[in-house]
Amino acid sequence: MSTLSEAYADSPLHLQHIIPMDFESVQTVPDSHSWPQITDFPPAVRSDEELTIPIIDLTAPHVVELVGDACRTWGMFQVTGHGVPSILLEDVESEARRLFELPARQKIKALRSPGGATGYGAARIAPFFSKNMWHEGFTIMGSSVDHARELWPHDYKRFCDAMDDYQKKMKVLSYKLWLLILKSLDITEEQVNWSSSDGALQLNSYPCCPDPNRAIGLAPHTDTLLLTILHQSNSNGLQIFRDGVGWVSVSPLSGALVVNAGDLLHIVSNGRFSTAYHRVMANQACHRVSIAYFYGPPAESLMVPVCETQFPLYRSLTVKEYISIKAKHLEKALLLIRI
Ligand SMILES: O=C(O)CCC(=O)C(=O)O
Ligand SMILES: [Fe+2]
Repeated sequence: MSTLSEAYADSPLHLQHIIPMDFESVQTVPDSHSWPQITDFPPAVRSDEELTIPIIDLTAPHVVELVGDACRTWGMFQVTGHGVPSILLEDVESEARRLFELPARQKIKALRSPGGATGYGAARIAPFFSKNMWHEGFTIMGSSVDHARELWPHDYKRFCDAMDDYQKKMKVLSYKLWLLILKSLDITEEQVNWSSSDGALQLNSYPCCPDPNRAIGLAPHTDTLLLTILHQSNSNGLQIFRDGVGWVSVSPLSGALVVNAGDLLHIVSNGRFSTAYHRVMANQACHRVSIAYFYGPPAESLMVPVCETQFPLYRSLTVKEYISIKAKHLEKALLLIRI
C-alpha cells in the first residue's frame, strides 16, 4: 500500500536541512537565522472585513454557503462548533510543549531520517531558503510510538495516547469539512476518485526570539494537501496573504480551530478555491506552539479538476506525483502542472 509517508521518500534531504538549531544555546539571532528586513506590512486603512478571516459556526444554518464563500475569498477561516473537546486541545498542546521543552540532545534522538516523513526536525520547506527559520517541528503519521519511545523510554504513553486521540478527532472533523466543501462546489463524492483519506499531524514550535524583526517563524508557503486544521495556542504569529491587501494577522480565538485550503483543493476545485499563502512571524514574548493536521486522499489517488462550466486549468495527477513536484519546486509546483 502506498502511503503519504512513502511519497516523501523520493525526495531525501540533507541533515543540514533537518537538524534545527539548539535555540536554548543562543542569546542573539545568528547570521544563519537573520532574514532581510521584513517591510511588507498591510496598509493601515482597511475595513474589518478585509483584515479578519471569517469565523464560521459549524452548527449554523447556512454553513455550506459560508464555507464556500470563505474558501473562495480567503482560502482560510476559523471554525467554532467543531465538536473537538477543549480538554483534548489543551492536552495535545501540553504534550507538544513537553516535547519541545526537552534538551536539544534529547530531541535529536527522534530526528527525522533524510528520506523519512516523521519525527523531529526543521520545516520541510527549509531547503528552499538560504536562511533558517525560528522553528522546530515534529511530524506524526499514525502511531507516534517509535519516535516517542526514543524521547521518553519509560514515559511515552501519555504523549502517544493524546496524539492518537487527536488524530482520530481530526479525521472525523476533516471529513465533515470535506463534505461541506464538496457541497459548496456542487461536486458529489462519486465525482472524486477516492473514498478513504490519509493525514499527518505536525507539531510546530516557535521558541522566544531575541530579535523577532530579524527572524521568521515559518517562511511564506501554501500547504500541499486538501485542507489543514490548525490549533494555534493563544499567541499571535500566523498571517495570511490577501491579494490587494497584504499580510493579514490571524488572531487566535479561544476554542476555535483555523481551517485552510491547500494546493490539492485548489486543483480539484479547478481554481475556484484559493490555496492559502501564509507565514508565521517570530515573537519575543512567548514560546508559541501550534498543531496542524494535514488532510488528503491516499497517495495513489488521481486528482482531477472538477468543474462543469470551465476547461480544466490543471492536468490530472496523483497525490504522490504532486508531492514529488512540490518537494522539488515548492511555489512553482502549481504553475508547472497548469495546462
Ligand atoms: O503555526 C502556525 O500557525 C502555522 C503552521 C503551518 O503553517 C504549517 O504547519 O504548515
Ligand atoms: Fe502551513
